[in-house]
Amino acid sequence: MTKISRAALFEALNAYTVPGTNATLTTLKAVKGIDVTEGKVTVLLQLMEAYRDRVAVIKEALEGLIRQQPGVTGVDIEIGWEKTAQVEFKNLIPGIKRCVVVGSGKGGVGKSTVTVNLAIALSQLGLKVGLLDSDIYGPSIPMMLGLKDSPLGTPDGQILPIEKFGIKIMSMGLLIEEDRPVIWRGAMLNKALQQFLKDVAWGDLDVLLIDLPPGTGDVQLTLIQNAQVDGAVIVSTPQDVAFLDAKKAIGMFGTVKVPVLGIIENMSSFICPGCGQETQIFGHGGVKAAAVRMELPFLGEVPIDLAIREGGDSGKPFVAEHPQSPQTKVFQDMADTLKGVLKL
Ligand SMILES: Nc1ncnc2c1ncn2[C@@H]1O[C@H](COP(=O)(O)OP(=O)(O)OP(=O)(O)O)[C@@H](O)[C@H]1O
Repeated sequence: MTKISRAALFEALNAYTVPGTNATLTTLKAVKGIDVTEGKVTVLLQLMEAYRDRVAVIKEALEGLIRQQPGVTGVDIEIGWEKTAQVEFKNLIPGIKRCVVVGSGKGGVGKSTVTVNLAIALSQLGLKVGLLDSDIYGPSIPMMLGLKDSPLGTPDGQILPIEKFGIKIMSMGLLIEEDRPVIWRGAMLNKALQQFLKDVAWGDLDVLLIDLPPGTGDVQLTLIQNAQVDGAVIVSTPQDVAFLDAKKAIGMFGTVKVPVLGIIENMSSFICPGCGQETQIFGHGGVKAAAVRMELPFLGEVPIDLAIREGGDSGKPFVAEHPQSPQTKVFQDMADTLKGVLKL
């Protein structure tokens, strides 16, 4: 008798994407157990109530996947239903018309660089823009915007965001000492973040961009659950590994029902400032192709540019310093698209 491989079954099931979402069974941690008794495979799944409407399709697809494994003679799929209401959503930052989170699956892809320049491009369209840096472990926004002073408080105990380059900015980096690593964990971290969201006096804003820490962990989920997020923008480099991580972020947003408003390819290609020749250092176009495959909107490609890096390092963001350059046009076009999508 052929021995059925449980590992192969796990792999096949986990890769399955729930119809109508970008979430695989891995992202949902849905496969709770697999039992193989002779040729009969029993799978125990835990799915959210919200997916009950497509149970027949899911069962049929999974049964098909299982039957592809050699030696399978029978299949039984048992599903436990999880109430989505377990996740409580609150809005701790009222008074803001639209809230957009900017995420990436992986660090160092230029998420903060893109967020800063996009925020300034949005303000150049006449919008009132706020930028919240929620990366408590490595806040880089204060450096990118040349912010040095601690923010001021209001008489009723709130913190005033700092205004520069036409936008309002707040970062954990402005509140914690530079050489003191943050060591909050679990419940303490959750509380600190919620307090942070509540404490900033943003005033009236058309749009708040939240620069999320890289990855798909607790901080990201806490933020999403405590602000009324209208959508997410995802930044990735063209490398395959970076995009695989971006897919995890897309899955996470799918699970918490935050629509992906657009994907941005950063460090897309390098245009030599001397000869004008274009070089594809990390490849090019892969993110757009993947976005098309996943039926997600693609926002644009930002080239690798020495001046963009220098702008970040010197606290003078590129879009503010070079309003007429072609690279700025890339950010302005993305801002224009976002403005339309957000109906602002
Ligand atoms: N398009 C670009 N051209 C040139 N340099 C870039 C570009 N985008 C980002 N960089 C540089 O890459 C480095 C990483 O960028 P950044 O800090 O924005 O990434 P990140 O994804 O926010 O990282 P982390 O998530 O770890 O905070 C910085 O030195 C930045 O100046």
